[in-house]
Amino acid sequence: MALHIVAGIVQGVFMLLNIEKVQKSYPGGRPVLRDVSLTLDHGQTLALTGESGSGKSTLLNLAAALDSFDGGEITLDGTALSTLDDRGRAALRRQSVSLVFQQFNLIPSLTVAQNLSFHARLANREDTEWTAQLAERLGLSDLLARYPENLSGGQQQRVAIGRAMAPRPKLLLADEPTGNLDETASATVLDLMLSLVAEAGTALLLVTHSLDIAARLDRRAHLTGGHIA
Ligand SMILES: Nc1ncnc2c1ncn2[C@@H]1O[C@H](COP(=O)(O)OP(=O)(O)OP(=O)(O)O)[C@@H](O)[C@H]1O
Repeated sequence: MALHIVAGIVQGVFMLLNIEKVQKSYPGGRPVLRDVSLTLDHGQTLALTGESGSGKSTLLNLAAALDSFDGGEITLDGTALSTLDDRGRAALRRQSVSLVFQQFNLIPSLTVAQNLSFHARLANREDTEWTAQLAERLGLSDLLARYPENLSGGQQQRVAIGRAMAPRPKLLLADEPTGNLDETASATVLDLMLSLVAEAGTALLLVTHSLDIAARLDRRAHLTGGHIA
């Protein structure tokens, strides 16, 4: 018992993300997550696979402190999410987490340059040198004055990755980030994302249907029947 508690504390404190026996149902629905446990260490990359509807996006949203869960606990960067109210969750997100989605979700009224620095500014963590490096690395230097509607899908996703990495988050959560891209753009985006998280020491939890993509990450977890297989 004592050993179990010590192990739990050690995991809770030192693991960046500790998901323990989490349960989640939506109103009127069957349980989506029945008993999900998963840990992610600082700087580690983990691919989350599973059938359509198995709850991958649900789990990602919980890890991002975007939604509440019914049982179990999620500890992110040393903070138990069940103890936070909406404001606390928003503050923790700003401080530690960035998200990248399949639908790039850029702000249409802002230029590429403004989109790139938007989250870092909100988090009060703007580092103009790092943002310029990101633009360069992501091949966006010549596109900074453009608006998202004038970019290809691959370019938009590169902006979204730059925006996500600009605050140097501890955790990057990516939900099918290459799902809307052709093979070439997809390979470029994945390569860039993996090299940037490695450089920044950011941990990555990436939802994907692709076993090839999953094979590129440090670890793999498969969600099925409300559990991690
Ligand atoms: N906001 C919601 N309200 C009610 N049910 C929801 C909601 N979001 C998701 N669900 C349901 O929860 C289940 C899991 O959905 P989720 O999007 O997490 O799965 P997924 O594994 O990410 O699927 P996909 O691979 O198709 O994106 C599905 O049955 C879905 O219909």
